[in-house]
Amino acid sequence: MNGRVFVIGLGLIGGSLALCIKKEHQDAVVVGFDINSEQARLAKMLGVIDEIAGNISDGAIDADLIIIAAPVNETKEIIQLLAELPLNPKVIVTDTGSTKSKIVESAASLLQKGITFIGGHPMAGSHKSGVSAAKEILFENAFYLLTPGNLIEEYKVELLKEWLIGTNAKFLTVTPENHDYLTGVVSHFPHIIAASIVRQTEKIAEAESLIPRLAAGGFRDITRIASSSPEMWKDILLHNRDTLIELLDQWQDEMNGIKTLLEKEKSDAILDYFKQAKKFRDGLPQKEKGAIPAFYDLFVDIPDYPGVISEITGYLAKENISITNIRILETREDIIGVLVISFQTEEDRQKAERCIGIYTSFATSVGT
Ligand SMILES: NC(=O)C1=CN([C@@H]2O[C@H](COP(=O)(O)OP(=O)(O)OC[C@H]3O[C@@H](n4cnc5c(N)ncnc54)[C@H](O)[C@@H]3O)[C@@H](O)[C@H]2O)C=CC1
Ligand SMILES: O=C(O)C(=O)Cc1ccc(O)cc1
Repeated sequence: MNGRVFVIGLGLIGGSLALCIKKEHQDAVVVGFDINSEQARLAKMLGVIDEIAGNISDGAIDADLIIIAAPVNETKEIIQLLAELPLNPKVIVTDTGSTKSKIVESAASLLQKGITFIGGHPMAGSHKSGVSAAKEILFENAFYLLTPGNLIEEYKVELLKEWLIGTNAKFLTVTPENHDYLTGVVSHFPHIIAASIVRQTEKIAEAESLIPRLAAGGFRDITRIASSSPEMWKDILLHNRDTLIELLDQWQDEMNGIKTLLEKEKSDAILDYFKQAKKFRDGLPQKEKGAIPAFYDLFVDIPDYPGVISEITGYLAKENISITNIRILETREDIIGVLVISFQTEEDRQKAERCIGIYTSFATSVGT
């Protein structure tokens, strides 16, 4: 497709979408604006955008597609600003905010002027921010939720999907309210829990200096998202306040339930509790990316001898397979350790599995 695409907010998400659009629609011109001029300059320098707009008005007026990829509160303000501008009547305006009800509500001002607004939320990301973390592969296989509303003609939604086809995401249409409930459950609420575990541990660590050194493995897995942008998450929580209060009440019941089982030493019930959790967790679709992005992990059983890790990474480098992360799950003397290697794509993971199979006798498996 050709035309002018205007991306407002050139961070992780805006930058990644700009890359997807540039890759797929080489005749299109991608213009960007960020309130932080350094981010905009960096985006241009990295080839994420073709041009920098001096301000929102300059970039918006002749755009065919406007993507607002700013924090959720700013998104509402930008929508109000756009509603005051003489936009191209055929333009499609979309956003990437993690919440939808309040944003879609504020877009009534655009709809009243006959401008198409389709709420959007690519359900993949990272705890990192900024354009330097942007990558065109970010949304591969992820769900991309759209909230077009009844007044939007179907062909406009198709047009938007066509613009966004380079994301390789799976589009789903939901209502803004349903969106906020679903993402509240699988994304926003887990952030509160991750942060609360970290905060509780921090308090205990004041008296127990070994804690930070011991907090590895499972602790790091379950709390990774607590390293996300505090400003961004503060606004997401406030936008989705009602859902999250409801979920917090449910969680408290859940915690009280397990507390009672412990107090009463209900061994069978505790076993059932974990069995049920494992069954549901193990049954979750593995190849689909959800709110928590799947890193494509390969588990390699390794003997504990010096140089074994560099040996494996050496084979992968020899075959030109890029890795995004590497860590050891467990190593104790004489016991086989497990090396977890993360890849950006399923294809890389499969190549790595073959490569390790050829060069070594180490057993590999695909994690969940
Ligand atoms: N980080 C993630 O994993 C995901 C984030 N989202 C949503 O996407 C949106 C963007 O998030 P990120 O890219 O992660 O944040 P980011 O912090 O990496 O980028 C946001 C950018 O917006 C700019 N900005 C702020 N106010 C602005 C304004 N008034 N005008 C122009 N630019 C402005 C900031 O300077 C920053 O460069 C947020 O609404 C977030 O909820 C959606 C999916 C995943
Ligand atoms: O870092 C992670 O795993 C995330 O949870 C990424 C994320 C952040 C915000 C969203 O609205 C969707 C996905």
